Amino acid sequence: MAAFARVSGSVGLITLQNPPVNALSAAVRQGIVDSVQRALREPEVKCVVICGQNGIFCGGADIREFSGPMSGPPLIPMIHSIEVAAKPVVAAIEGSALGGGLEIALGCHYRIAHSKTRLGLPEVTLGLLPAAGGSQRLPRLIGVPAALDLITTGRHVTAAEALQLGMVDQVTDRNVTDVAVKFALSVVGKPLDARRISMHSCPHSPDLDELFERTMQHVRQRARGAIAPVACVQAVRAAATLPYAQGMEKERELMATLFTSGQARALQYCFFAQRAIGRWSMPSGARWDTSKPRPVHKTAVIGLGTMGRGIAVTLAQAGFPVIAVENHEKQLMAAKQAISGMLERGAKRRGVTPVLNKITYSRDIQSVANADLVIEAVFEDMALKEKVFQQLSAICKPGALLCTNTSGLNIDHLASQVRNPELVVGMHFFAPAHVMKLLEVVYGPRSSSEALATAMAVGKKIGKVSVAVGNCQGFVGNRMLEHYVEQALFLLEEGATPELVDQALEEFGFAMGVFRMSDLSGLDIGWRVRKGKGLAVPDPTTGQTARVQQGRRYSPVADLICEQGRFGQKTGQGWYQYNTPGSRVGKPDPWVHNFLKDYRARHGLVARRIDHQEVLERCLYSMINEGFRILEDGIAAGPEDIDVIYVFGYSWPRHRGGPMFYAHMVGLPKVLERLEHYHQAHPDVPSLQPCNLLRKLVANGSPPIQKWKEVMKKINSRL
Ligand SMILES: CCC/C=C/C(=O)SCCNC(=O)CCNC(=O)[C@H](O)C(C)(C)COP(=O)([O-])OP(=O)([O-])OC[C@H]1O[C@@H](n2cnc3c(N)ncnc32)[C@H](O)[C@@H]1OP(=O)([O-])[O-]
Repeated sequence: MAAFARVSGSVGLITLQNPPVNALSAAVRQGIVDSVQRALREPEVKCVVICGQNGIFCGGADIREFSGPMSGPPLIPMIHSIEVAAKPVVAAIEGSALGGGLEIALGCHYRIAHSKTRLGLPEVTLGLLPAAGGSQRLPRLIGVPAALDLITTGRHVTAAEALQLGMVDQVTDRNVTDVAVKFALSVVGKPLDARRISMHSCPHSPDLDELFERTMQHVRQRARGAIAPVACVQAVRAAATLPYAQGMEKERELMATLFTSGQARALQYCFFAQRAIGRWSMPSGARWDTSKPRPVHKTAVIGLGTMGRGIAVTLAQAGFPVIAVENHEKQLMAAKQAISGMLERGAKRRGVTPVLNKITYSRDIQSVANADLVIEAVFEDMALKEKVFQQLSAICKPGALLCTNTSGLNIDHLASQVRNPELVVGMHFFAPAHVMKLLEVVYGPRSSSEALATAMAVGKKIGKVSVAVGNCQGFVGNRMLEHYVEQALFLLEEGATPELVDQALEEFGFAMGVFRMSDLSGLDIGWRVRKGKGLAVPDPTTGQTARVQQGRRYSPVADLICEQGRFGQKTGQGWYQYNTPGSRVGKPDPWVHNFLKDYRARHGLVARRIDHQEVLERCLYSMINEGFRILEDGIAAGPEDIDVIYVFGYSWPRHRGGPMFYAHMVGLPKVLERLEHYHQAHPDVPSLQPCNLLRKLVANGSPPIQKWKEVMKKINSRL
């Protein structure tokens, strides 16, 4: 709702009240309409101030209302009634003014912001555009180039930047409502037409056509099939070229298309999923709201390879003192230099002082004795990690949290090496650790809820999107990825080329297809893992690598490529060829095509035509099937956890919501039917066999994704 009060004799104060972010629900909109009418009706009221309660102006339209039928007064006429009011209306902005919240402020005649406020039109991140006049008013106020930037990226700006851009009239460190009330009184009686943004025309910018073309090209490239950024450019173009009323009509048309699109549903699902993962629970029943994190003051990182360096930088940038340990002098010196460079570059980008003194370097593992949290990031080798954990157990102070950055080794086994296994958890960062947002926090059967709560709290403090997951081979992300990669290799055996597979995946929205991606990260990494698992082994009798391993179909194609020393970009050859080692632009490689031809001939395989649909179905559905198994096993608490992991750690296109949301959009019966079809064709590939939970969900009428947990609970309670 919105409260109305008369203050300082003649100021009508309208306060938006809808905790926690004063979102514009139907009740709030009704409250604003009623309050504005009252303010205009009462002769004692000479001017109006609009503010929000609890230190936040407004977080925008109530996103929860988008999934149902709309009721209550619409935003556009409401904002119009503010703009045409004959009494001056001032927005007193603090906390956040986002989306519809900023659009209300743009309808006001003046805007005063607290210095700590953030403002923006983030609708594009929800698959929408600022369709309450924002796409038409903002360019008129701050010019087309700046408005295009803000509207197509959804980026939030600080109050200082907003002032510089001309979005607000004043910034204050004092109580913003008090300042706005005084200001409103000072402008009573002044003409208002010049303050009504819709009456302006867009400030003239040179080369507008070229700017729109360039921006359109840029957003198409960046958005990879997302439609909202494209619509945002079109809406701003309408503001620049059409009178306000026609621009509003264009804004309405574009919004109508976006509003009902699957992409908007996917992006809004992501918004809530990202928040839902913070409410974690463990199979023991321990939960986020009943488990207390331990205090963490000092941290330590063991092993300063690529991952360790990135982790140390992340911790230091978040304000933690870090003891960085590497036992080889040369490596330590190299790491120190690299870390300092990363901190300096990061600080320059953010306009702050680099926190070089937060990190203490040491060759001696004993120096971590006082740390409250230690993250082990040594080479991915169980024997080595066992030794580190045994040492840590003897050295660290009681109660210290011992974490491993393993990307798939057994956390429980590592926990068995220490005195207090309940204090061991996985903190699986993604490379580069100081850039990638995702953190899988892995609890083992013996991890305490306090340990998990502590790792989740640290994850939040260092700015990571942290997802709590159970312990299993590959955890959630890599466990699913294995099936995706496996299908891609099988498709090569059956007739596809790396570029065909990649093209299908890139058209779907991935920034890089599976082969381009493995060329970038290095083929040797997976090869080493497969050798460790006993998969990549040549047959001693024929010298050939077998196509069946451990009782199921196995493709040795990637191993054979590695045997040629083709490790991807770093060697100048992998699935593609590169002009020079280290070059990033790969071309299709006739050597690979011939190799695949020979390989098929050697194994009696007949190439067939494979289309994009089959690539997507085989690669994505097998991975989704594994996602259902993960849910069945209780490794992830819900589909949101899996989807957030894929969006933030594996470049899954956000406008497709994540793999589990995608399955829900495609329809579970269809996913089941296609998996059955492919499993029949490839009975030696267990990952194509539809899992129980998927069958159960379909048998239960394929409930919407928000209700899957109910079916999961039923299955688990019967176990
Ligand atoms: C014609 C249409 C034109 C207009 C379109 C729009 O305006 S589109 C909208 C454009 N606006 C945006 O895109 C802004 C979206 N919001 C944000 O960016 C941030 O919430 C924040 C910066 C406002 C506050 O950050 P913070 O870290 O302090 O807090 P937090 O993020 O943890 O959220 C706390 C709780 O509030 C909930 N909730 C939040 N916003 C909304 C909402 N609009 N609605 C409903 N709920 C919302 C959130 O789910 C969470 O609930 P939970 O999990 O506790 O049940």
